[in-house]
Formats: sequence, structure tokens, C-alpha cells
Amino acid sequence: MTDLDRFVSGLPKAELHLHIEGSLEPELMFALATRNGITLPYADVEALRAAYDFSNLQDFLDIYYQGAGVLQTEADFRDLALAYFDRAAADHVTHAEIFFDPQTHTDRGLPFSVAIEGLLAGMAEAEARHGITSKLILCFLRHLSEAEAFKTLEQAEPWLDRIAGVGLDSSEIGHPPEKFARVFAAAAAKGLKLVAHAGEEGPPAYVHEALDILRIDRLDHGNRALEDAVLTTRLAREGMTLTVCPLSNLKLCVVPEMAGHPIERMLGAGLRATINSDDPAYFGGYVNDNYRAIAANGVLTKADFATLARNSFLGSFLDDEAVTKQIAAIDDYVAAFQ
Ligand code: HPA
Ligand SMILES: [Zn+2]
Repeated sequence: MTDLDRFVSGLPKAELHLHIEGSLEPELMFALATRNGITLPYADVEALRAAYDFSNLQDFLDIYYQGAGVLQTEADFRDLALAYFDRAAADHVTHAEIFFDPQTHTDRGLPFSVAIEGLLAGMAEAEARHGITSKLILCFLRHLSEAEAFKTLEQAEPWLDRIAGVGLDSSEIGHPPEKFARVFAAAAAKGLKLVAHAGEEGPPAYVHEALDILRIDRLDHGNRALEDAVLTTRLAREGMTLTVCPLSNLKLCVVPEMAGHPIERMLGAGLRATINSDDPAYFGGYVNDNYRAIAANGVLTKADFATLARNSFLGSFLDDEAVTKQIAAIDDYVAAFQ
């Protein structure tokens, strides 16, 4: 491991872009399939992993939704969450804001309560085990209708005090943020934070809509915003946090190679970028693998990576006191590193 790899690996950091269903490792998928009497259309873990060869977002989503089918009980969701937090804690993640896709589960007949109660149990246990704090973000599937998103928000009502915000994920092209303007307004009126995937595959216009129509607090991906100089300047001026996912971008062919990854230009443009893993079980690595992949480009310095880690707390939905404490821990780490 290089000196820079050691530095980035040990940095205290928050993860702000993580789909919990995307942390379902093939081994756990097979274990849950056995536990629940489900037959997977793959002979073994190796055959499943070999299928993780994607040309675009939709290729991945098809396999990701299929994989989530093994999640049947609260215990399954709890085990899924705990497995993620164990990996995250090993990467010096001290706070995580995790997405879940309730419609993926309710649409196959599970009650809303099963996924959320299981995840909340896993989050509580992870905090007791590792001291890692976390928040939950409910994502609407954008390929489904506005009415279905409203129904999901209604189902979430009993748990609103344990949900930090709402997000927007799934197939981006053809499903612009504007489609969910009224649902996001309703979520904001309930005091929820707002985030949305935009500019991953979709054009800069979708990022404009996420800002102006959805009125997001944080932008997920946002890579294609760089194609629009006015938009880039605006994002910098407004201090908008971008949750960037390098290995995801590579696996989904959003970037041709890791060299010259847009995050380097984002920092140069003064954007508040962060590094995250998105769907680590599918994209070949957890958050530190993503930090190290960018470190290997040889462009960003220790100071840049410390900025990225600070950005992860500045962009979080933690209160000011917690952010100050977490940033002090980064400063201590940087000062003591040798
Ligand atoms: O990277 C992603 N993009 C859109 N939707 C998703 N759902 C899980 N991961 C993703
Ligand atoms: Zn994502």
C-alpha cells in the first residue's frame, strides 16, 4: 500500500451515497436464498459475479432488482445492513446516510414495515457495535409513476421521525426530476431533506430541474453538470454537495476510464464533491476502494483527500455540533499522520 493509500484509508469519513440493496454481496445473496427457499438463476457465487458486467445503468438495475428478491424478512434486512456497516467501519466510515428502495420490496408483496424495521434494527446494532452513526433516506424509483411515489410516502408516515430524507433513483433517462415535483414538495412539507440522482446518465438539464424544481439539498452523482459551465459555477457558488461514485461510474460506463475522473475537475472548480461507493457489492469496492482508485490517478494530494473527507461531513445531514466534531477528528488525523 502506498503512503497515499494508507492516508486515504485511515481518514475518518462519511458515506453519503450508498444503496443498501447494492451492498448485498453474492455470498449473502446465496445464504439468504437458501434461508428463504429461493432458487437463484445462477449456479454459484462465481457465476453470479461473472454476470456483473454492465454496459450502462439499466444493465445493472435489472440484476440489482432481481438480487433484492432474496430479502424476505426483517432479519434479512438487518443482516444486510450489519454486513454493510461492518465493512464501512473497517474503512473508517464514522457516519453513513443510506438509501433504501421500498418499492422494490412492496412491489413483490412485502409490507413496508419489513424493510424499514429490519434496516433500523441493523443501524441501531451497528451504532452499538462500532459507534458508527447513520441516517436513512427513502428513494423513489423514478421509472414508476408519481402516484406510486405518493403511495410510498404515505406508507412511510409512521416512520417519518426515523427517515432523514427522500431521494430519487433508478433509470434516469426519460424520467426527469420534474416528474416528481409534487412528491418532493410534499416530502419537504413533512420536514424531510431532499436528494436526487441527476447527471449520472442524464443531461445537465436534469441537474437544473433537480435544483430549481425539486429544490434538492444534495446532488447524487452530478458528473454531467460539468458539461455546463454556468451550472458548474452555480453549484460551486451555492455550496451544493455532490456525492460522486468513481467505481460505479467506471462499471456503468459513465466514464471511459478512471484516469481523468471528473472528481478531479470538480475539486478544481471549487465544487463540494465527496467520494462514495453507490452499490459496492456490484461495482467492485467499498468506500476506501473508491478513494484508492482516485488516489491511483496520481493527481489529487493528501490535502485534496482531506478536503473530500471534510466535504462528506459538511454535506451530511448531521447537526452542526456533530459536523464540527467529525471535522476536528479529520484535522487530528491529518496532523498525526506519518
Ligand atoms: O447508480 C445508481 N443510479 C440510479 N439508480 C440506482 N439504484 C441503485 N444504484 C443506482
Ligand atoms: Zn446511486
